[in-house]
Amino acid sequence: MNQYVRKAENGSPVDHYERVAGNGKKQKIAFTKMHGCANDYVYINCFDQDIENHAELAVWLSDRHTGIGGDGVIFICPSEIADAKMRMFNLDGSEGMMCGNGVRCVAKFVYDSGIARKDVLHIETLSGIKICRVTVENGEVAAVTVDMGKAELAPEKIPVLFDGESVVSREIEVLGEPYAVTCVSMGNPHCVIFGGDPDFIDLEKIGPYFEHFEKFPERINTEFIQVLDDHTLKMRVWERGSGETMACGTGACASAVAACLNGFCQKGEDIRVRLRGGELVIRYTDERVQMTGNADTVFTGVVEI
Ligand SMILES: N[C@H](CCC[C@H](N)C(=O)O)C(=O)O
Repeated sequence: MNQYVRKAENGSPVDHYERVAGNGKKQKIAFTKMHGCANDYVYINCFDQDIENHAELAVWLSDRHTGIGGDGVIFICPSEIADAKMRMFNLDGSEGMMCGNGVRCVAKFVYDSGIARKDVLHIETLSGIKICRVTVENGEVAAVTVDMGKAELAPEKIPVLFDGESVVSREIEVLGEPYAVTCVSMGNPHCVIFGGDPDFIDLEKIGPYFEHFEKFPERINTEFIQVLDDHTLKMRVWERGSGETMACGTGACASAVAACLNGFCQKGEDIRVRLRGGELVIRYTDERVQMTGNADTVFTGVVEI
């Protein structure tokens, strides 16, 4: 597969592609394109394929013009402590600690492929083992409920550079505008902002400034939320390492937790999060978070790198 690199010339806002010499190795890799609420990734089975240079491959294959196209690449690997291990890479090549939409699709892949045909699957991630309960229709997984674990509120564990025991509705200034932020980790860092209809936010403009803001030492995923009622949130997201995505599972969980912390929703009750790519149902009970949503296979293929 010929490699291409994207370059903005002379500070131009428009990327141009340059073809660069391939690495010479010719390896055919089987992949499966899947999505959860249109948050789409290229999935690669590493039970039967040896992969190197995960980050470089993620950048290549995610490109929607010269690659397969996706918000990133997820490698499904053998695990000594679970049914499978998920390694998730954003489209910029950075490795994510956790991916909510991704872990549902990994559970589907593991079940449908026969790697582990169980109703309750354990998936190892960089933020611990996630327990996934699958819903099967016509012999294939249609939906998955994931125990996403504990929502972390301590600033130093998110991490964010704020004092105090938690960050709930604290003001920061971005591009000269004040924003009240609530910060939560679901194994990866999130900054949640409540306001009007997020459809009218210029996300391309302000998203990168939140992602790289000085108080977020490991960058951050940023969710913009409109509270529709005490059980329903509308969300857009600017993801760390991928930009705007159609959905973010960990972001939906963080937003539901933030809504409870701010008194907009109630713990222990289903909270429906409406994203551009679909809907997730979140429940925040006793510090733990549960997420339910779809997992879909779009196509399979072989790519030569
Ligand atoms: N961009 C995220 C990883 C992907 C999370 C998102 N796609 C999800 O479904 O949770 C990060 O770097 O922390």
